[in-house]
Amino acid sequence: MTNPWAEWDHVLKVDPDKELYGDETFEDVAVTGTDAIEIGGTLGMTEEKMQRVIDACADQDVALYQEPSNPAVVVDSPALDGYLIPTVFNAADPFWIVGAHAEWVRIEDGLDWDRTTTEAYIVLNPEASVAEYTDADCDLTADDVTAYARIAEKMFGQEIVYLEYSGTFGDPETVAAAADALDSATLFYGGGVHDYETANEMGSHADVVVVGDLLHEEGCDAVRETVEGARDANAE
Ligand SMILES: CC(C)=CCC/C(C)=C/CC/C(C)=C/CC/C(C)=C/COP(=O)(O)OP(=O)(O)O
Ligand SMILES: O=P(O)(O)OC[C@@H](O)CO
Ligand SMILES: [Mg+2]
Repeated sequence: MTNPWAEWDHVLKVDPDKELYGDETFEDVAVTGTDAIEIGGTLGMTEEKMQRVIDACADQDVALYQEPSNPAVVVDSPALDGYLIPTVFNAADPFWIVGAHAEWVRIEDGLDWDRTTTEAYIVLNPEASVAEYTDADCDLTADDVTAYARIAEKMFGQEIVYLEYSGTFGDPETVAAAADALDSATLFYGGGVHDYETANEMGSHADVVVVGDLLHEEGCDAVRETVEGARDANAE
C-alpha cells in the first residue's frame, strides 16, 4: 500500500491559534480542493484549540492530520486520519530531534503506530517561530540541505522530508536540489506560497506544497488558486 501523501499535491495547514478569514467556515476550507488538512502551529498551541479544529473538520470530506508541536497537545480522535510528527533535523537541541518523541512515548499508553509518521523537517527561515523554538541552524547551503534530505531518507528511513521556510518564500534552487537527492521520500515544501505562480513554481520541484498563513490572511479563494498551481505543476 502506498502512503496517502505520495498522491498529494497540496496540504493546507490550519493554525488552531488563528482565526479563519472573514466569515469563512471549515466547510469552506474543506472544499478548497486541498488533498489534506494538517492542524498545527508553533506558538499558542493547546489541546483545547486543537480539539476545536478537529471537531469542526470531523464531518468534512477531506483527509485530516494533526501535526503536534509538543506531546501535550496531541489529541486522541477517531476523526483524524493520522499524526504527522515533526522531527527537526537541523535543530540545535536534540529535544526537537528525538527528545520530545521519547517523552511522548513514555507518557502515552497505546500509541497508534499505524497512524503515526514522522516528517523530517529542515527549518530554513531563521525569522520563523519554529526556528527560534527549536534553535535551528538555518545557515545552510543548498549542499547542506541536500545532505540532510539524503540522510533523512537513506539513513533514517524518513518517508517525508519537509523544507520549512514558514513565513517566507524559499529558494527554488535549494528545493530543486533536495528533490533531486531523494528517491522514494515525499518532499514537502512550505513557506510564503500565496498565489498560483508561487505554488506552481515550488510544486514543480517539491512533491507537495504546504500553504499556511494565506488561509488565515486571505481566505479560501486565495488558497484555491494555490491548489490549482500545485496541481498543474504535478500534471506537467
Ligand atoms: C513528539 C511530539 C508529539 C511532538 C514534537 C514535535 C516537534 C519536534 C516539534 C518541533 C517543530 C514544530 C514546532 C513543528 C510545528 C509545525 C510548524 C513548523 C508550524 C509552523 O510554525 P510557524 O509558522 O513558525 O509558527 P506560528 O505560525 O505559530 O508563528
Ligand atoms: O504559513 P506559510 O508561510 O504558508 O508556511 C506554511 C507551512 O510550511 C508552515 O508550517
Ligand atoms: Mg506560521
